[in-house]
Amino acid sequence: MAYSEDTIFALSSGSLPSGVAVVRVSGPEALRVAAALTGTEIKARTAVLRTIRSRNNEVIDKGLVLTFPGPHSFTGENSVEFHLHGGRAVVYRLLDELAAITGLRQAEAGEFSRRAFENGKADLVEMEGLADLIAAETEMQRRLAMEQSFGGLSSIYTGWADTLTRMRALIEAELDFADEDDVPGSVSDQVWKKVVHLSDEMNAHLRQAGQGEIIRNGLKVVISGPPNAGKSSLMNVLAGSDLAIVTDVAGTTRDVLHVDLDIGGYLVRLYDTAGLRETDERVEQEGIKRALRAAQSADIVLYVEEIGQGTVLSLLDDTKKSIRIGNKIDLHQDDPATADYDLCISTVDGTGLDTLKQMLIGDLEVLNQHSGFVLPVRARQVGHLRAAQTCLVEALTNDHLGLDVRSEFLRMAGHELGKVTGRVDVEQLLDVIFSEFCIGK
Ligand SMILES: Nc1nc2c(ncn2[C@@H]2O[C@H](COP(=O)(O)OP(=O)(O)OP(=O)(O)O)[C@@H](O)[C@H]2O)c(=O)[nH]1
Ligand SMILES: [K+]
Ligand SMILES: [Mg+2]
Repeated sequence: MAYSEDTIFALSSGSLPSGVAVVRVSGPEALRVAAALTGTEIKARTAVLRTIRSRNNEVIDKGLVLTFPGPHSFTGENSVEFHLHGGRAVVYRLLDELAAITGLRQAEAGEFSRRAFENGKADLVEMEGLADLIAAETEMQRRLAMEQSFGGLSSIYTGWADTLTRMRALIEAELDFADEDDVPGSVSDQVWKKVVHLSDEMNAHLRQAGQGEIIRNGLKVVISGPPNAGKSSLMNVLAGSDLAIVTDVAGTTRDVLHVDLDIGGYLVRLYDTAGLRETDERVEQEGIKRALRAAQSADIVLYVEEIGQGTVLSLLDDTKKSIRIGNKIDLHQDDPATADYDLCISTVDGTGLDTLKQMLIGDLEVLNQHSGFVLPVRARQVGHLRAAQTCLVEALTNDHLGLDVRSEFLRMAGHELGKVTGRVDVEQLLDVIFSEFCIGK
């Protein structure tokens, strides 16, 4: 492909300065570049310490050089890594040198990964997982990304696509040899039983899409409730930092405040909002409008009141998943109103805060035990999976139609699954299977 005629290079490690910086080169010229800059041939896949020189023999740096002849490299092409001292001037000196060599150019964003995909080193799901792995900030994001990037998720989708192909092969056989005695009539019964099973499995998988999204993008938690309930105090104590202004003046918070937390390895995106009440004060009115909007877009609302001091719960959209919290338990130990709440806490002495954290991530933890982290994550993946599932339902429910039509729905489902991984080579597989099927016939 014309695309890979260029040899590309880029700084692949993080921002400078750093202890070590890795400059990666990939493409047809890569091995020649390594030899030219080090003045030696370099043994494949072996770290060797070399003086790296410009073409007019100035020393650029001394560092490790590794070569990976294709296809045994990340991109599948000939590749080289230069491990330099991570100073800005050092790295830019090498990058300038590389840019000056004919046939070499700076890589575009994602170009190494794109080449890896095009050379069959990884499929789209694995590539998306790799991007997520690099972006992962919490333990659960990391685990989710690993299932994608190391092929766990892909193997499910390719397994499903293979099953569909096999089912179609059986249907084809039944159609072709319907008049003969040696293909049992029950073949298509077996096929539809399998397809029902597959459809159920896909449904169960799709039901977890929301959870995958929450782990990846964070659980949006909005603190709401009347003024002076201690909402900002709760935000501060959960964040372990004095982010929000806390005073005993009702109506202290106006703007929506936000902090990202790592709770039990999950990303929780926490928002503090203005206290809800009737008011003529224009700035406060605007704050309350924003507070209600934030609550509407939450995954979970932490509805906070001071125990027994009146409620504004009716102002909130009650279809929302919420945890009703009674705050200032330190002042209201024996108040019978404590029974009105899902949980009583004190932001002053810390009562109930661990329980609250457990409640927040409780649903996600349950999920995690059932299915590990093999979850659909991105809207792109979910879209194709839903389309595939719809095709299966069409094939199953239209049993008044001919086998050929129903088989076509199975083909379309397989095609959608192929789009998830970017490997739409189902047809080829069908050829193979079907030719095997006919041997000895
Ligand atoms: N005793 C006690 N006081 C608390 C507790 N939590 C908050 N407070 C106090 O309650 C008052 C109001 O706290 P804030 O955190 O500002 O309340 P808020 O809900 O954010 O108030 P607005 O932003 O005005 O809506 C402050 O004086 C806090 O010190 C608690 O658990 N116990
Ligand atoms: K306040
Ligand atoms: Mg506040």
